[in-house]
Amino acid sequence: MDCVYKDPNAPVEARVKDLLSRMTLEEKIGQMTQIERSVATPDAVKNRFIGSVLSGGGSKPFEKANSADWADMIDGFQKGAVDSRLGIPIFYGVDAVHGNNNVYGTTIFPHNIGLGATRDADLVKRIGQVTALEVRACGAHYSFAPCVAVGKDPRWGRYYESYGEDTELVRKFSCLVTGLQGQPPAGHPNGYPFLAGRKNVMASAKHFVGDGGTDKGINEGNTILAYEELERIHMAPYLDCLSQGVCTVMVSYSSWNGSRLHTDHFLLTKVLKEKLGFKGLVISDWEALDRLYHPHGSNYRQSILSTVNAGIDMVMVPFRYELFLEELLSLVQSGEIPMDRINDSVERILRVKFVAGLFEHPFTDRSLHELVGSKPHRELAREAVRKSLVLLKNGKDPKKPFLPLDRKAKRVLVTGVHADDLGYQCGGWTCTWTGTSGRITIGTTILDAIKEVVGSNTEVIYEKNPSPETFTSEEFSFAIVAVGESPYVETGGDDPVLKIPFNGDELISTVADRVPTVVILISGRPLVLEPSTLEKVEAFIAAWLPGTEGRGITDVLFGDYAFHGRLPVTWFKSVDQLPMHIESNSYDPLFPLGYGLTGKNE
Ligand SMILES: OC[C@@H]1[C@@H](O)[C@H](O)[C@@H](O)c2nc(-c3ccccc3)cn21
Repeated sequence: MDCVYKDPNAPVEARVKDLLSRMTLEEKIGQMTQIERSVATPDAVKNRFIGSVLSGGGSKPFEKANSADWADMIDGFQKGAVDSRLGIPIFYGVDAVHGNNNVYGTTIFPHNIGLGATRDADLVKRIGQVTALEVRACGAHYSFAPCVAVGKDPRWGRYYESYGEDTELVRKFSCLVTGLQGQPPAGHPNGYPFLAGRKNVMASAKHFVGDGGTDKGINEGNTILAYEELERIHMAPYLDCLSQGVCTVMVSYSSWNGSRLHTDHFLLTKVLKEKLGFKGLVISDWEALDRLYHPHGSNYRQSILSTVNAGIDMVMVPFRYELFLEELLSLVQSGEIPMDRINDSVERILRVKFVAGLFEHPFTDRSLHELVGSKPHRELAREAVRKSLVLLKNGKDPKKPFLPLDRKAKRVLVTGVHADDLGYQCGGWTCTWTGTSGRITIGTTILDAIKEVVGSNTEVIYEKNPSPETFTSEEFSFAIVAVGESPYVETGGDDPVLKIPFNGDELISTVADRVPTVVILISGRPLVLEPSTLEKVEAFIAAWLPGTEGRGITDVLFGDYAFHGRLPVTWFKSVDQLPMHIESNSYDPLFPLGYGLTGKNE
C-alpha cells in the first residue's frame, strides 16, 4: 500500500488527513462542487475533480429508465472520478423521499404526512432500509431525505413532506436516518457520520432550519421566532439525526428573522457544527446561491463568498459549475475565503466518502436489481398505506358504522378523478419533479384494488365524472368517491384557499344525495370540508398521498384490517383560522391532532 488514504484498514481520520495533504487547491474546490447529471460527463468529473453528481427531481437517463439503466449512467460518472489523479470517488444524490421515486418500476411509499399518521417508527425505519436497497440498486449512494420539517401551516406547498406539526412526532421519525444509513454501533460518537455498508445510503436531514415554520406557510419564506423557540420547535429533530450519524445536512432556502439560512454563519457554523458537533457535510439546496440576489444568479461571487464562509461545505450548483469553480478558486487565492474554511469542507466531504466505503466499493452492486419493486417491498408499502389512512367519519349514526364495506355487495359505484389515477395517488416527487396524472409507473390504483377485492358477482361501475344517467338504472349498494389534489411540489404547492380541487365538494354531494357514500380524500394536507358535505356522506377517509400500493386502501375499506391512522396534523374548519396547530392559543379544529376512528364500535 503506497499511501494511507488507500488503506481500508487505516482509521478514517488518518485517511482524511493523508488525502487532504496530497490535494491541490483545484482538487479541493472540485470536491465542494455538486453538479446535475444533465451537465455532467465522465471527463468533467475526472478533469474538474467534481465531488458529487445529482439528479434533480425526475432527472433521468431517459423515459422509463430502469435501475440497470441508471446504474450504467452513474457508474459511467464514477469511472471518471476513480480515473482522476487521486481517484476520489463521487457520491450520486437523488431525492428518494418516498421510495426511489425517480426510477420507473420502484416501490412508491406514502409521503411523510401519511407516515406521520401511522405513528409507527419501526415501520418508517423498515421503509428506509428498503428505500436504501432500491436506491443502491440504481447506483446512487445518497438520498436527500429525511425532510424533518415541522409543518406548522397547511398552506405550505411542502406540508406533505413533513411528518407532522408536532416536534415530538417529527423527532420520532428521524429514525429514517437509521433505516437509510444503518444502525450505528453503541458508543458511536454524536454528530460523526455513519454508514453501515453497500446496502445503505447517505442521508440528508433537511432543510436546516425552520423550513416548516415560515410566515403564512410561504415556501422559502421567513420563520419569525426567538432563537429558543427555533431551537425547541424546529431544531430538535436535527439533534436526533446527528445522534444517528446522519452524513449530511441540507440547508433551507428560507430565512430566520430575515436572515437567509444559506448565509447564516451563526446557525450553520456556531450552532450546527460547533455547538451541536456535526462532523458530516453541510450541503446547499439547488441553486440556492443563485436565489440570494435578484435577478436570479446575479452577484454570484458574493453569493459564493457569503455561503461558503457561513459554513456550506458542498454547493448543489448544479449547472454553472465552471463559473462556480473559477470564482471559488479566485476567492481562496485572494484570501477572502480562508484556506482553513476550505480544508474544513474538504475534510468533511472526504470523511463522509471514507465512512460510506466509496473508495472500496465505488460501483453498483448489480445483484440488487431483482429487489426493486419486489413483492416484499410492495407489501411493506401496502402495510404503510393501511396504517396511514385516517378514518374521520364512520356512519351518519355513530352507533351504526358504515365501514367495513360488503365485498359481496350487488352493485357498487366507483367515481372521482382520483379513483383510477396512479400519478395522483403518488403525488409530487414521483417519476417527475412535480408528479403527474396517469399510469406513470407500476402500481395499483384504488379502482384496481376494488376490482381485485370484491366478489365475482359484484358489479363495479366506474364513472370518473358521473352524469345523471349514472343514477337512473339499477340501484347502487354504495358509492366510493375518490377526490383530492393534483400533484404539486414546493412553491407550486403553496395554497391559501385549500378547497378540494376539481369541484370535489360538488361531486361528493351529487353522489351522496343519491347513494350511501364513502369518500377517500387523496391530498397532501387537510382541505376545507364543508359541514353540509360531511353530513351527507356515510364515511370519510383521509388517505394522504399513498403511493403505488392501492391494496392498502381496500385492506381497511373492506375490513381485512382495522383503521389505525391518527391525524399527524390539525384539521382546520376554515383557512381563516390558520396558522392553527397544537401550540396555538385558540384551538378550534374540525378534527384535532391525533384524531382517528378505528372502524370498530368506537
Ligand atoms: O432535488 C434536489 C433538491 C431537493 O433535495 C430539495 O429538498 C428541494 O428544496 C429542491 N428543489 C429543487 C429545485 C427547485 C426548483 C427547480 C428545480 C429544482 C431541487 N431540490
